[in-house]
Amino acid sequence: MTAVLSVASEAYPLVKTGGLADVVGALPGALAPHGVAVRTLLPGYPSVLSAMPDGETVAHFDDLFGGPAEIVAAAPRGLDVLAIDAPHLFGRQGNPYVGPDGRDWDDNALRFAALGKVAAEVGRGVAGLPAPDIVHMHDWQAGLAAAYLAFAPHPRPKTVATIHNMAFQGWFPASVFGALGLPEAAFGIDGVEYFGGVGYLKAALQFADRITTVSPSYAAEIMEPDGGLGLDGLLRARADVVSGVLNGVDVEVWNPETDPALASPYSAANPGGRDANRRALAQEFGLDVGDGVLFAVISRLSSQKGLDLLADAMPTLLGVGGTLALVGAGEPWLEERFSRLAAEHPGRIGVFIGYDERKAHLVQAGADALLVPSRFEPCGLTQLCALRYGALPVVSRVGGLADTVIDANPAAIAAGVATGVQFSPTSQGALEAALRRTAALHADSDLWTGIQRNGMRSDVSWDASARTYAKLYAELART
Ligand SMILES: Nc1ncnc2c1ncn2[C@@H]1O[C@H](COP(=O)(O)OP(=O)(O)O[C@H]2O[C@H](CO)[C@@H](O)[C@H](O)[C@H]2O)[C@@H](O)[C@H]1O
Repeated sequence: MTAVLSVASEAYPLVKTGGLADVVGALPGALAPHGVAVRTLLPGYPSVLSAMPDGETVAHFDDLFGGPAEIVAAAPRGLDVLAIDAPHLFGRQGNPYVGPDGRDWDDNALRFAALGKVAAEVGRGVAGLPAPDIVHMHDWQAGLAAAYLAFAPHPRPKTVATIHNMAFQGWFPASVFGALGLPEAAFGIDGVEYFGGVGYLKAALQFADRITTVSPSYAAEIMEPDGGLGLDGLLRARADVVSGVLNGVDVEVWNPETDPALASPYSAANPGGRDANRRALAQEFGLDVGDGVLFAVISRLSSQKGLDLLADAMPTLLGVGGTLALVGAGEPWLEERFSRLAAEHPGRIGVFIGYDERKAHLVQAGADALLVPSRFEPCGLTQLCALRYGALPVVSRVGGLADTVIDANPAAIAAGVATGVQFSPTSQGALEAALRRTAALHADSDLWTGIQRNGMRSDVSWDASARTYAKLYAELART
């Protein structure tokens, strides 16, 4: 059995702002059959602690960056969780990163230094807990653990850093360095220093024994300046320890045969059951759907996701007889843009601004096609859910989207392996061409159902990737 301490700022279903939480929440269950026992260390946000009423205090810190803290252990919702109960750092309602004014909390440097520091302490077994073989850090919020461990006395566990999104790097001004409790020698180009300040993701990539990201294509993209956003040089220098491991989805949560959010269950063998979901979706979003393509979006509304291009391409989507159902929340200018479009095109565009799991499931079950026009996409989870639910993914050919969808080009159609539509580059023109191509495919119902069936039969589970992580951990633990 390999023991892993997984360190992250989010884990579904306890706290979630994006796909990071889905992955951190699903990996422990996926890894258990492969001989890996995962404990997950999380900040004790109110939503985390309230899910652990029977939590046991297993360690205490007199002063964790400005106040006392405890580590609380419990097994909420099937996860083996250690939560850092530090009210001065994490006892705030709402979003984990930003205050009610929408701005980052002033003390984020200290809040996530605390997560890294406690991870390092637990990792070395000094907090009175059994030391794991591996500390697995997810994204910048956990990154400083690698620096604390690098400067700690031996023995120390091996470390893995996973990049879920290179656009969030956890950069803070140099003035925070003094408060971190790292030795002076750590503030250098071979340490945590990054563009004159402190880089938490940089620290992870500098010191981790292995670096992974969530698709092979994204692993290649982040070694180039456009994708690496300042960290590409470091990644190229460490290319021998970098790899891409695709995400999966929890196929119990995403199962159209048992999903309670659906109007009608269905399966790959009986996709006709989707019709009732299409009608329910149309009704819920106020859409007059005819024979045209019912397109959908389920997404954080951010420029990463390329949805401004979709807003610009709406005349084409409507022109090919399409309708659109969108579930999303995020940047106000995009929320306003889509709300306005819906108001201008009643019956053709239906928009729900907010976060709603039930709607996300119903949309996947009822839509004909799911649009993911991302500018970059480390892996992407919604296109995996779409494949499983029989909504054809229409995606830009970047990152994990390139790795998980097989474009319905003539060769793939002839070979009977197409699962969706890809386009490149991520531009309005290429997206519009993809919308036209999708409508043409849809008009040929035998062809369409064949592509749909291929997608529904493709393996989007964690199985293969869990094996890959288990192998990576076992190799590291042996060295
Ligand atoms: N309004 C809404 N209502 C309900 N559900 C909503 C929603 N908006 C989004 N979701 C859900 O949130 C998740 C989003 O995950 P993604 O992987 O697609 O993107 P994200 O960019 O957050 O994740 C980052 O991390 C993940 C994990 O590694 C990478 O796959 C990805 O490429 C990277 O950008 C999905 O489960 C989706 O269904």
